[in-house]
Amino acid sequence: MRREIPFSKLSGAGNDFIIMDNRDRSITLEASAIRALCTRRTGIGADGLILIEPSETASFSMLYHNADGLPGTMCGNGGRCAVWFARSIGVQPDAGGCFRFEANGDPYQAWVSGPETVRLRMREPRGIRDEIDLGGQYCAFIDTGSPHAVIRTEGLDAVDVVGEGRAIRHRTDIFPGGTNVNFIEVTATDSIDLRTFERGVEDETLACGTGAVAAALLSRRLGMTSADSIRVRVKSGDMLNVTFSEDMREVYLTGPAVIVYTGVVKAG
Ligand SMILES: N[C@H](CCC[C@H](N)C(=O)O)C(=O)O
Repeated sequence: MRREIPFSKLSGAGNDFIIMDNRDRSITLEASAIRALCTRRTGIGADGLILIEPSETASFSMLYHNADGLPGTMCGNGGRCAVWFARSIGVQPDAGGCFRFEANGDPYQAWVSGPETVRLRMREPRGIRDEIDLGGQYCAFIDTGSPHAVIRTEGLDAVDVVGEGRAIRHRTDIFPGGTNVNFIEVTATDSIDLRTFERGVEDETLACGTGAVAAALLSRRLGMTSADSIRVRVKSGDMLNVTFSEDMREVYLTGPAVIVYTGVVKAG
C-alpha cells in the first residue's frame, strides 16, 4: 500500500542518494518502486536508495539499492552519506567519535572529520588484476566492496564514458557480475581526475566512492602515483581523498556528505 514516507536526499560529492530511516522496519519497497523514486524528472531522482535498518552488531545496517531498484554491492559515497544521515536522526558515535555500521555483511567504521565531511574505513580490497586485455585496450581491476575496472587515459574530458563504459560493463566474459568502469587521468604524483560509468545506474555518475578508492589504489600499485594519500577529483568537480597503508589493507575514503533536502514521498 502506498504510504507517506519521510526521506532525505543527500549528495556525496555529486553521487546522490535517497535515504530513509527504516529502523522500525516499517518500509517495504519493491524494486519497481525504488526505480521510480530514483528516476529523474518523474521521481525524486537519485543514483541509489538507502534504507537505514537495525543491526545486531553495529549502530545500524545500510541497505543500498542502485537506481535500477536492485540491491547493490558496497557504495562508498552512500556509506559516507548514510553516516551523515544517521547522525541527523540521532544515531550517536562511540566515545571515540566512531560510527559503526554494517553493509553487505561487512563491518564499517566512519568518523565526521570536518563540516559535512565523513571519513569511512573501507573493506580490504580483493581480486586485484593488473592487466586485462579487453581487445586492443587494457584495464586493471579491483574489488573495493564493488567491482571496478580502471583505465588510464590522457584527455579525460574527451572520453566517451557512457559508450565505452557501457561496452566494458557488459563484458561478462571477463567480469561475470558486470563491473563499474573508471577512466582516470593522472594530474600529479598524488592526484588523479576520475570519471565513472556505474553499474546499476547504467550511466556516468558525478562521483563514485568505491571507484575513487579503486582508482587511487591501482594508480599507486601500477606506479602512476607515488603517495599514500591521493586526491581524486570527480566529475562534479568535488574532491575525494583516499588514504591507505603500504599493504593497502587499511584504506580510508574522505569527502563531502550533504543533506540537500528532506521531504515526504508517497510510495510503497
Ligand atoms: N556509487 C557507489 C558505487 C555503487 C556500486 C554500484 N554501482 C554497484 O556496482 O553495485 C560508490 O560510491 O561507491
